[in-house]
Amino acid sequence: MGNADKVKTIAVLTGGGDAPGLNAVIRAVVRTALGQGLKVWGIKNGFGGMVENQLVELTNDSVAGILPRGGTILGTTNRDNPFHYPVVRDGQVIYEDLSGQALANLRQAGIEALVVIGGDGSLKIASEFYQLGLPVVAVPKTIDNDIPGTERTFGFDTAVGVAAEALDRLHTTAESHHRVMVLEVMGRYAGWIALHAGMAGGADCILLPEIPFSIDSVIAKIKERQQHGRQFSLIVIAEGAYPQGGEVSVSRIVEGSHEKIRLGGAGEKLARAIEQLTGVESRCTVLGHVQRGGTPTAFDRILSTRYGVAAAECVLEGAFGNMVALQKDRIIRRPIDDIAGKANNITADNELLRAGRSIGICFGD
Ligand SMILES: Nc1ncnc2c1ncn2[C@@H]1O[C@H](COP(=O)(O)OP(=O)(O)O)[C@@H](O)[C@H]1O
Ligand SMILES: O=P(O)(O)OC[C@H]1O[C@](O)(COP(=O)(O)O)[C@@H](O)[C@@H]1O
Ligand SMILES: [Mg+2]
Repeated sequence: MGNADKVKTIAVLTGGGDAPGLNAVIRAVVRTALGQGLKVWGIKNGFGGMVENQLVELTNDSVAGILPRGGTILGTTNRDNPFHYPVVRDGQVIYEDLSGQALANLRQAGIEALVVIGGDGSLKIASEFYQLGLPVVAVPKTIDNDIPGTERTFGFDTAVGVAAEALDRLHTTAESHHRVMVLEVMGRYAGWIALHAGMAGGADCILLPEIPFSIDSVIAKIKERQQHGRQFSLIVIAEGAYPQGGEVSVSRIVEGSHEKIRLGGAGEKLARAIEQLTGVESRCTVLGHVQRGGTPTAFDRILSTRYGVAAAECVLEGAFGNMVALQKDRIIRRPIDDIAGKANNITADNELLRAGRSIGICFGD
């Protein structure tokens, strides 16, 4: 496929963990497509809804008022994969390839192209469907900002704002009690939220998954501050950060999820170690899903809208197999497969990291 004239009906779905701005993307896709005379379906609950045929027609009314709303009106899941889908056979759960059924559902509704708003996992599935002949356009989604090929994902700015505000609040109570306050933020493999929030919130130490930390280095920073009359310290730690020679902290295993491990606990462990080794009272705050909920910032609403419009334009021009991306403040298109298996991590030459070092922030190394 790829003939723009033929596409009259499209569908859109959101997959993976939610991020503020998903609704703004949906709204922009729907408005642009309807404006060009297309019919738009929403697939509910990610790729699971494609298998289960959960379709809902999207009109201008369906997307009215959703620009500032967090979450996704379509629902999402970070489990379902049509190529490896759980079914019960003889009382046993087994996994089958139901991609054919998912494609048949779209065909039956007259859906000729699909816009997938999702993260690395959803984009992998999108790419597999594209290879099976389904015209697909992708919009990158991750709160962690670690999808390669794009400089920014929507929702990240919102998460950083929430974490920076938390640091401001922790600052006053840390100072009053002469404590060390540890803030644990999201970031499984990449510490973008920790780095940006830490810089914005004036953290003394920022610990990232990319730089295994030495507890001695963190303690040296706390002591250095004490010598300068600062009896409190603020530390931001990404959930995926771990000590040199140690391991990430696992909080739970989610069966049926491709990436079963959920992280959590790194901040609490660090706070305990600091208290033991310095005698300074320490507390840990875990921000968790607060970072992912609620209304997107103006920046994220705008970025989401640009992505949504660009994705619909890809459909209208028959430019399938692409992901829309931000580069040098322009929305570009790049083949979905270009990003497969690649990562977007903070490197040693990252400008913000270097700026942090220049102003004396400890990165645990
Ligand atoms: N590396 C992978 N290869 C194949 N499928 C994956 C991979 N990672 C995730 N998936 C599938 O994609 C779905 C969505 O992935 P997930 O990581 O939860 O969300 P996201 O789209 O935000 O990355 C998961 O339910 C899982 O079935
Ligand atoms: O919502 P869950 O299943 O607890 O997963 C939490 C994980 O999802 C994330 O919030 C989001 O990851 P993505 O946006 O990249 O999918 C991670 O930062 C976190 O580790
Ligand atoms: Mg993922």
